[in-house]
Amino acid sequence: MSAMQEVPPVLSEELDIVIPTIRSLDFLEQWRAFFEPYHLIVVQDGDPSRTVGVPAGFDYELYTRKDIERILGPKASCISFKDSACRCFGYMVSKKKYIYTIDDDCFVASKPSGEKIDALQQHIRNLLTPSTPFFFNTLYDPYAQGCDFVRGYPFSLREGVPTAVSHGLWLNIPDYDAPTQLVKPVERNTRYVNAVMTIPKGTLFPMCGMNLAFNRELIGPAMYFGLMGDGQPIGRYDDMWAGWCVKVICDHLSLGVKTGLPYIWHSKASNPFVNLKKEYKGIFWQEEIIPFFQQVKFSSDKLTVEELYIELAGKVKEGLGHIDPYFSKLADGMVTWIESWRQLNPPAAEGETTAAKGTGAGGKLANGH
Ligand SMILES: O=c1ccn([C@@H]2O[C@H](COP(=O)(O)OP(=O)(O)O[C@H]3O[C@@H](CO)[C@H](O)[C@H]3O)[C@@H](O)[C@H]2O)c(=O)[nH]1
Ligand SMILES: [Mn+2]
Repeated sequence: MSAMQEVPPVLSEELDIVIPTIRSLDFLEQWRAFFEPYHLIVVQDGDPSRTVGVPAGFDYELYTRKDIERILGPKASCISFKDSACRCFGYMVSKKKYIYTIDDDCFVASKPSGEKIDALQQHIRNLLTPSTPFFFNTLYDPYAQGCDFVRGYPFSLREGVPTAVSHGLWLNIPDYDAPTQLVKPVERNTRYVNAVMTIPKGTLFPMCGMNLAFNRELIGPAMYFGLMGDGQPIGRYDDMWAGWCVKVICDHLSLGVKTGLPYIWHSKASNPFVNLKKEYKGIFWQEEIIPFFQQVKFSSDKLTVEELYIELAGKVKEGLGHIDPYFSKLADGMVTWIESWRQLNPPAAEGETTAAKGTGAGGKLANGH
């Protein structure tokens, strides 16, 4: 899409919306105008016998833990249970080029002008325009309407690189960690920053899964949200882990990661005490994890994301295994994830995952996969 194009295309045949839920999907009513043209992949966490209603009119497939175990067999061990990390199963079963994932407590936000924000449209714009990881444009997104490269920006770099990830933000409840939430219980994010930026090559970032889009063909196999929640010593680091793995692989492949617009309205603050229990090991482990990712170097003969991810798993086992046996388990989970990805996405595969397709009018649950 050229920078000049006003409205990005509706990619209803090329994009799936993945929603993890342990609550309800009532929030979709507010998104209907923006989401109804798209196919939803709902990953229902928690009790598989619970019926999660999908508002009428939405085209969807829904997977419970039982479905995940039926489809993956023993390899289902790599998909988390009782953590939003379960959402990555949706990335695996999708057959589309793009994924947008959103939490069930995220609603349509408004610009300062009062205009409702079509978050999906902005993500599509972000993904269809290039990124600029090698040289920072001080006027932010040069491909945005009414913007360009500033003086001194090398012309040899103005073509940019393909964008793999579009990381959106949140008004109202910010994605703070538990300690910050505890000391700032009433703080709300009211700042609407009208900018999209490419995260520079060599810089890591804390990826939040609340309002996130990515090019599944470019980076899908690296979007594993790890082993979190039930039976694991850590939670709420699912998206963070994925973000660190994705960024080092994007840097190696010269793919771009953008952050900024669009905003959604995050309505529910999860319990900071519960969050502290889930996060606390991560809070000190990450002081070793980050330097590990900062020094990751891939062998030059690895060219596909799947190969790079398997190589990274080996590095995780070697480089982080001393911290806690969990990291060896996580490294194994990374390999199982790729094996599962290959099982569901064989190179020669034609057609779609044969999950029962819901029609939204009380459509069937996914049982014909
Ligand atoms: O066990 C669970 C818990 C939650 N979910 C679904 O996941 C998302 C996020 O849940 P929630 O809104 O309660 O959590 P937040 O603290 O606001 O989320 C932030 O932390 C990340 C979790 O790691 C998350 O991506 C961030 O946005 C909702 O849709 C829940 O229904 C679940 O499936 N299983
Ligand atoms: Mn939330």
